[in-house]
Amino acid sequence: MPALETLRPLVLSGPSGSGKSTLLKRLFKEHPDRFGFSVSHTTRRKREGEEDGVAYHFVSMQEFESMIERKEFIEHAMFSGNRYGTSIKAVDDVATTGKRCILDIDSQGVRLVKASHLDPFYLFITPPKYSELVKRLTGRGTETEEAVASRLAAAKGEIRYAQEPGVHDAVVVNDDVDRAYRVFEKIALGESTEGDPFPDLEVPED
Ligand SMILES: Nc1ncnc2c1ncn2[C@@H]1O[C@H](COP(=O)(O)OP(=O)(O)OP(=O)(O)O)[C@@H](O)[C@H]1O
Repeated sequence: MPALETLRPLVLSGPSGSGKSTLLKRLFKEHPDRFGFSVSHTTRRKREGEEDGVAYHFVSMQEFESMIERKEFIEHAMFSGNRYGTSIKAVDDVATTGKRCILDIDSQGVRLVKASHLDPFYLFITPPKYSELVKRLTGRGTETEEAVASRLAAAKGEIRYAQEPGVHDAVVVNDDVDRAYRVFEKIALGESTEGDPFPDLEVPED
């Protein structure tokens, strides 16, 4: 059985474009059996071929609302008339399979996790400089100019929150991706809790 620390949920956050997906993809590729994501609850109808408890736990609106009342969700939201949420139990269930649960969330999610009974390790992924974030988000080419601008505005909020003392347990600076991955991998595997120093991101004033 792995040590307890390696089963403690890992909360990953960082501005859009900091490289969370890049690092996570590599981690899951190199350690396919060590990590997992939690299964969300939803009130939307089950589609053909979908199995309950795999992509989602399918529940009725009434059931979902009783779960809200019992404070079983870390976070929940409504999209086009359906409810979606992450329960504390779904996160704990990942640990019972011997895998470490990773939650890739924004600062709003981090605040909610902090208000819940979950006790994860909080890791912040950051670019070395704000200007680098601008370069990567523009370079990714997956967004319109408008979407990039809105992601950058959100990024400033993410960075400001992360700069508050005590929010995160460790920081990984995604400068050189191979170097950043090595620091990230050690933390994810529970081999280290030591990250990088928080850099001066030189965020421009609004
Ligand atoms: N160390 C790095 N150096 C240069 N480019 C990088 C580095 N890490 C990631 N990138 C590139 O930066 C872009 C953003 O990375 P990625 O999509 O992983 O960010 P993200 O934090 O997951 O963003 P989102 O939250 O929007 O999904 C991608 O094009 C990626 O290839």
